[in-house]
Amino acid sequence: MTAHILLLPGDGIGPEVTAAARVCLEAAASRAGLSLSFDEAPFGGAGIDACGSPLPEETLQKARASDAVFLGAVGGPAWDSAPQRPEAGLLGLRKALGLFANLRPVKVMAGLEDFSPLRPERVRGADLLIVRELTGGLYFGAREEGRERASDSCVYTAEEVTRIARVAFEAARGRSGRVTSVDKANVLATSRLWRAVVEDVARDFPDVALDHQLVDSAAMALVTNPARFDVILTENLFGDILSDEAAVIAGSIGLLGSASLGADGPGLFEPIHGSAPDIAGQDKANPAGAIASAALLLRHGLKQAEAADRLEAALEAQLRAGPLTADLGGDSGCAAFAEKVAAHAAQA
Ligand SMILES: NC(=O)c1ccc[n+]([C@@H]2O[C@H](COP(=O)([O-])OP(=O)(O)OC[C@H]3O[C@@H](n4cnc5c(N)ncnc54)[C@H](O)[C@@H]3O)[C@@H](O)[C@H]2O)c1
Ligand SMILES: CC(C)[C@H](C(=O)O)[C@@H](O)C(=O)O
Ligand SMILES: [Mg+2]
Repeated sequence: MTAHILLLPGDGIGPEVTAAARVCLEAAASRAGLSLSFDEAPFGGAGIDACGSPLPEETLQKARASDAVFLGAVGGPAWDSAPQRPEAGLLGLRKALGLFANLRPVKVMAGLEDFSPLRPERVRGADLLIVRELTGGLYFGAREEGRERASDSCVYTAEEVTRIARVAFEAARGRSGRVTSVDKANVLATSRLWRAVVEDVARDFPDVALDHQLVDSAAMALVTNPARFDVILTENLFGDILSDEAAVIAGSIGLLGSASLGADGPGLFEPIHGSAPDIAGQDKANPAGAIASAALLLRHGLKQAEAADRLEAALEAQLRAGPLTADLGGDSGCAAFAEKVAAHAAQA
């Protein structure tokens, strides 16, 4: 059986890290005897340029028909004054595929603590998973644009909170068994609903320890004592902000990958970073987050745990051996780094 992967390279460094992820996917799959086919479609700014829409209808149809979708990145100054933003395509795709659960793992590997600008003893042992709600909250509430007045509304239903909370508790069962639910319940009504619903869901998971933390204090704890966290469960905007902050624990935003999953249908796999216009087209991007996302695609999208383990081990081997990309103080190019990971994956 052949698994069909749709690649959405997107904008800026998106095409560079997508090419890197593809090379690694091919190596890991071929070693596992898994057959993959690849197709590519315009998306984001590239979709606006090619078809006048950040999420062209044909791209969406191809995504629906695929087994998994891989995205590089979207956005950039070229479209800042366009009538539509490339980012609208990403939100549209997440919504259209029902991808309510965004998993963003952050791990400091033993011996690689000095990637982080934080003190090594602070980040040692950090291994956490951010479970971010992805199709609700401020991102999808009614919006009013204007120069005199503007508004964004934040809405959550009990059903939306229940389903993402269940994902977090299930994930905690396979990890250290702790969920920290992050909210702003001292101010926001949506956060008070969030907290009450998470308490309800917790009753079905007596083996998982639950605590609640306000987002401002969680933001501080994340960089002062990251090892205190196992699973962080949070809403859409808080999860967006906390996951870029968590990149500091790992050492670079170029290191983190993500999986966006729905109840059924194909998942979307993408690094957490953006299109990095400042380094685009220079072979300078760190492809590690894209490669980590490719491993998540194998694990969650195609249920190929062995191939995923192999690719993660290959990435770790290359991060240990170097040379690294410029964001981690090295002189490797993006493509060369990926070739080396692929070579490890083919041998391992
Ligand atoms: N999922 C996505 O497609 C996504 C995510 C975030 C931002 N964006 C968009 O990307 C554009 C640029 O956003 P931004 O500058 O705020 O964030 P960004 O993540 O693109 O870049 C922030 C900084 O991190 C660096 N960086 C990012 N990825 C890197 C990598 N793989 N290797 C080395 N360095 C890397 C950049 O060079 C930059 O200095 C905006 O249009 C934004 O909306 C898209
Ligand atoms: C590009 C943007 C819409 C997106 C988000 O805010 O979800 C990005 O920052 C991310 O983290 O995936
Ligand atoms: Mg973000």
